[in-house]
Amino acid sequence: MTIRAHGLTKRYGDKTVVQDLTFTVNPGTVTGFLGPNGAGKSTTMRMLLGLDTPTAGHATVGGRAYAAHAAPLHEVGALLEARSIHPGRTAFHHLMALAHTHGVPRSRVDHVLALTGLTDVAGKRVKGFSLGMGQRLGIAAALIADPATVILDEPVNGLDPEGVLWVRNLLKSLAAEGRTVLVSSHLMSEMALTADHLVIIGRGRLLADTTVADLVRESGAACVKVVTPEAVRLRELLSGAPGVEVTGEAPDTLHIRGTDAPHIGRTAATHGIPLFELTPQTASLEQAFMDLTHESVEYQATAMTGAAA
Ligand SMILES: Nc1ncnc2c1ncn2[C@@H]1O[C@H](COP(=O)(O)OP(=O)(O)OP(=O)(O)O)[C@@H](O)[C@H]1O
Repeated sequence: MTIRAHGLTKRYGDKTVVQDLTFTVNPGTVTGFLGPNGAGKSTTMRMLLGLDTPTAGHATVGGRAYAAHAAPLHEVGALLEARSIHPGRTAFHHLMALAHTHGVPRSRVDHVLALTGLTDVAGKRVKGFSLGMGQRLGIAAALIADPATVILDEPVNGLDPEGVLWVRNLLKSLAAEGRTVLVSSHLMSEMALTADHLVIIGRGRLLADTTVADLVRESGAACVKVVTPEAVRLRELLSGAPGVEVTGEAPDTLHIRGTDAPHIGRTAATHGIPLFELTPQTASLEQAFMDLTHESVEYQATAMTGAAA
């Protein structure tokens, strides 16, 4: 199901926290909803889910407002930042209660417990859960009714590296199954690895609606690091093509712009050149994100220094 935001606006008193946001989230891909802290991501997600009323504009999921769906949990599964899980309940009972109220068979409870790696702690009370376990339980709850659309607010918060990798792969597989996946984050580096499509906001305004590939291209970040014992030969083979720029920092290390890792890998394979490393660089993607959002960061260290001076 496609998510559409049309001119979404939210004001609290005289403060506009979301301003005239229009964007579309399509099925089959992971869409990253990016912005610095306080940019308005959670507020926007709450409006998509009908939990906050927009001051202006509206949002639809599959062509209808969220509230108009007959069985919302089957259509949209969500993880929001402020979870309210009864602390005395076990993970299993929390999910069973959700399943009961929404006509979901018990087999789904076992399935999502296994999917989120919580089977072994299913009988433990939620109050003893770590932040990461709580996030996993929130994700299990979002997926309980096998929804076509998944909306997750900062799902990797509190997760260890293994958990972050797990969420990344889970989101990709949900999208590969044809679901619509919208995931918020303030980390460009994480979204570059997880999302295809990016909706970037700052201070409630849309700053970019793009793909990771386009952002990489536009930011000049499309640099691939290659380590090979045959750097001279590979440089000769690649640098003939128009737009390709090859620089080297060490005898066996090349930095290549203007083409991508698959092309470099194939060229090397065709000519029997061994590669010890083939790494797309995303450091300048982070810089592109900071440049884009710089004006709209709510609490800037420099501003605070200025105030103190
Ligand atoms: N109920 C409310 N009343 C007043 N202001 C609010 C309310 N809810 C959110 N805000 C303000 O709206 C702005 C956007 O908040 P929001 O939580 O949507 O941002 P976010 O992008 O999700 O940030 P974070 O990454 O820090 O969670 C913030 O300045 C916040 O203080």
